Amino acid sequence: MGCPLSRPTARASSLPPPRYQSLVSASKSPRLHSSPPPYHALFTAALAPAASKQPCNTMPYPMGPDPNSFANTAQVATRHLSLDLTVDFSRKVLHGTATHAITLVDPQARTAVFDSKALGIQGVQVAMDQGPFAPVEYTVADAHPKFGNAIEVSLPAAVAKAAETRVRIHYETTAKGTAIQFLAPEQTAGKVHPYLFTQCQAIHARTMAPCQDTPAVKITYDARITVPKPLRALMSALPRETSVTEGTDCTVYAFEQPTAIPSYLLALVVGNLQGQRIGPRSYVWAEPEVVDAAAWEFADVEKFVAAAEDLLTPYQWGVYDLLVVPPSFPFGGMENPCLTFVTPTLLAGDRSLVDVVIHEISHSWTGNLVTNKDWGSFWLNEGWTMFVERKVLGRLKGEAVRHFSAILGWKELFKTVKRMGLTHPFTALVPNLENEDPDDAFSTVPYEKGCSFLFYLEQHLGGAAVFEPYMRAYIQRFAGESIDTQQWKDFLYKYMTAHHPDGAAKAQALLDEVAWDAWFYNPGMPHVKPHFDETLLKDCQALVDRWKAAQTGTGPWDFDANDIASLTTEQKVMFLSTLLEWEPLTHTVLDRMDQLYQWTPVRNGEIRLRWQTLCLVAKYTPIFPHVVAFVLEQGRMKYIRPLYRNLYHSTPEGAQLARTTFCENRQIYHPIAASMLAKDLDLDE
Ligand SMILES: CC/C=C\C/C=C\C[C@@H](O)/C=C/C=C/C=C\[C@@H](O)CCCC(=O)O
Ligand SMILES: [Zn+2]
Repeated sequence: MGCPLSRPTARASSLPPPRYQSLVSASKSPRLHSSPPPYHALFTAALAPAASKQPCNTMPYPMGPDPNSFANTAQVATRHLSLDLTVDFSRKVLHGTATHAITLVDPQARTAVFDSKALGIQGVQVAMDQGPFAPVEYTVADAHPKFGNAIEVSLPAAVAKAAETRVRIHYETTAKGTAIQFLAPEQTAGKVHPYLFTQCQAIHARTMAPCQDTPAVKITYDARITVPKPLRALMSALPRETSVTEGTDCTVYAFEQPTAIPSYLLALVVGNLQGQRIGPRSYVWAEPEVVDAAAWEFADVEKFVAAAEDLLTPYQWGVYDLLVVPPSFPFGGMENPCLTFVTPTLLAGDRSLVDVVIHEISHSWTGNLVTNKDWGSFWLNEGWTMFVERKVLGRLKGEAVRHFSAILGWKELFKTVKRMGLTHPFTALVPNLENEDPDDAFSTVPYEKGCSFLFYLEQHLGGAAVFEPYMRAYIQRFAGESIDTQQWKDFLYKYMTAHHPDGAAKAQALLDEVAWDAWFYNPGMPHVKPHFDETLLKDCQALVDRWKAAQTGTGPWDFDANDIASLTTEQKVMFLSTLLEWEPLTHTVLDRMDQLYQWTPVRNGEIRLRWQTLCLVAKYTPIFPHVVAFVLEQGRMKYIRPLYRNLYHSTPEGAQLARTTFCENRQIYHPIAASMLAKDLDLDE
């Protein structure tokens, strides 16, 4: 039986692609009222979930220990997951089996509860030890709007005596799932083959496979992925043998992840992928049209991994590969182990945006080895990783650069808190996420308030000489585990009172001076600001002050194109970011500044985002077409959400343009991004 294969469309254009493709079909320049692009036809109405044949429970199902998961992890835990899936591009589904090797945390347990969402569950079997798989009773609870459907599997009494129990769930995904984005050929660089990639963080893995979708549980996994030729599959795992099923158009790719990971780090990509070696343990993977530019941009990856190892502990994931995903990828990067996914917006052509790669590499320790037990402690993943990223930056480029990056982070935190509201509960470092979708709570806060907290603690406890040995000990103590904020704090006390150079009493006193609950639970900006070295800020601030003086009439209009000639990309970003903290610029200032500094045609996403935002908050309508072009070229939420929001709130024309642009093109965005944008634009989901 032939493997379903999308029919290739016309050959790709011979022109070299722009650094990244417009998400809207190349044959249609994005106009405000264009008819939907041709590939809309490929995105038929969302497939109705497979008719549910299993009995349904009508009672709301209780959450497990993790407030965002039904998994009964206090009774049963998955230790290993085996996936055997076939990718069907014509139906846009994965189908096959997920087999969980479970252990009884509670010897009396007689049910295993898994998370699922928008999956068609076709049957459940159980095998004990080397015995055969046999059908068992199971119930799929009614769907919770945020957390999906609990699957409750009845376990035979014999499991209590079994050395190994495996639960096999036969299923298929549906178009209502949010982890998988299927791309039509027109949305890829090559425009010939279909493509799919997954994004499981925070709780989307349950729409890719039935699983215990909580970071409290860590699993090893193996997978067999059957894909249509000539496409290649890659996963967040080490590749194993590849085989071809005789008489079919399919290739079977096998993978193994021997290091235990939380479910959100499951990841799959299938497409016309080519690899190029960029380091002793690194390949970069991308479509052939992109791979050379990516190999150049990320050529320093080994330096970054080595610097992180020197700071912390040996890298233990085997390989560190990078995948450049098509431009609809909703994040800058995703730390999928062995295979970091990155947005093509990092391909700036001058290696100025590789800090995102340093961030994802840093996750190989903070987040992927030491993991937040639940999403309320997400700062343990992201605040720690921002801190490690900047430590690596400091070792590679000097302390002034580390502090400069932290100052920019503090400014971003300030803007986020101002936008969300000083008392908004999601501006707390450790928010209460009961009955909340973690995606809705996602912001800069866990990254930058968390990093600032660690910056402050390092200075308060005696500097790098005291703190860096602690960082190493922290990783060594908790590698392979999932912890919460209390466990993190307890270890800090235990370590410092045992190892602080000034002795236990002094360490205890210093730690007791910290206003822990204010840091953890107070909304708004931190009550304490760390000391930041402003050496690299001075030139940016001086130029900001000159423009402010010109606008307020207290200073001369003596500007020149060379004003920014000596600024680094990061300092240009800082200049624009600092202006965003002030009152809207006048159109006279914007006109003059753009005439001199030529911000509008800049391709660098970090500059483009801040320049276009400066114009939108000033209701400077000549920027509108450039904003539309940018939000249709890529789907990175860091960029498209603020731009759509600020366009929507700029003028009545801007509001109409924002909604029309989104509604006519929502299919080009990842399901997660489309859902967030609909809420941003007050469109009913
Ligand atoms: C308090 C929030 C608690 C949990 C949120 C957890 C995950 C939210 C979900 O939306 C996934 C986020 C994934 C982020 C991936 C990469 C980021 O580190 C970078 C984002 C910014 C960028 O595009 O650079
Ligand atoms: Zn991160």
